[in-house]
Amino acid sequence: MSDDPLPAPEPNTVPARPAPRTAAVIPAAGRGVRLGPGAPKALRALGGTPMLVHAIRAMADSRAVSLVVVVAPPDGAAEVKTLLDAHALPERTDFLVVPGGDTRQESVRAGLEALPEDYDIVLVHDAARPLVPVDTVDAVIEAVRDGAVAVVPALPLADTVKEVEPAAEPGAPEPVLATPDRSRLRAVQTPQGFDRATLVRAHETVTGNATDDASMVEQLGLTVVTVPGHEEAFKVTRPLDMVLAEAVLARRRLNDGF
Ligand SMILES: Nc1ccn([C@@H]2O[C@H](COP(=O)(O)OP(=O)(O)OP(=O)(O)O)[C@@H](O)[C@H]2O)c(=O)n1
Ligand SMILES: C[C@](O)(CO)[C@H](O)COP(=O)(O)O
Repeated sequence: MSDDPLPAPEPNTVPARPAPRTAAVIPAAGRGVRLGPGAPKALRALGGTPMLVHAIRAMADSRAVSLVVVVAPPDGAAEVKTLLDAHALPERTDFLVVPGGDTRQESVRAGLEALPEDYDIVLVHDAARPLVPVDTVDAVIEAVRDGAVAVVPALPLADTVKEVEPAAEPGAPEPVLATPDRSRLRAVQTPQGFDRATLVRAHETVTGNATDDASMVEQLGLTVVTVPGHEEAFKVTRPLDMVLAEAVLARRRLNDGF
């Protein structure tokens, strides 16, 4: 018999699986026609910093997001790269800049095509929602990690909504057809979170101009779920939204003491 000590037993544990990697695609190629004349919307200043930089920081604030793909105006990728170099961004996050397309859908697709293989979860976040809080971003990611294939932040509506027969002339009276039950309606925001393979399939399969990515997943017959949205994740669309965004930013700076 050997006097050698018995080998130590193998620890009775299953090795932890690494968390799926998360990337954010930021479509920022829109002109911002409804905001009025000026630079492309994503490049306009909010509190002295381009709206796009706020949106990138909002994604990079989440510790789960390790890559941000910015989809720049078609002829503006070099300008956006220079812009990113000029602003402090978290070192633990990687950045890519790609040119966008004529529609939001085309721009998101361009961002998806640029994603490296090793990302399983994708957020799609409007550059036009620069002030989304990190807790909302994390709630979306967590819901995807928990198994949902598509997740949208959503808020109840403040207004009663009417379905109308659209008038031929802008501003002409429109007959009201119905009043949907408001308690079943939600206004949805971004970031919208996806199982990457599902979102890619939606973009490969669904035709027509969808106004958000989740509705493309719905068209595949899959279930999209909501998490609570946030008032400060509103979209900067019209001039008054800029006034609100400046006010929210000023309040944050006051609360942070600078
Ligand atoms: N061809 C397009 C159009 C829109 N977007 C992006 O999609 C987001 C949401 O779009 P929206 O708020 O409608 O922006 P714009 O298209 O710029 O606005 P508008 O319709 O007033 O021109 C924005 O971050 C916008 O930059 C994009 O990447 N590529
Ligand atoms: C994606 C979106 O922000 C969800 O509310 C919205 O649909 C974008 O609409 P837009 O007309 O392109 O601004």
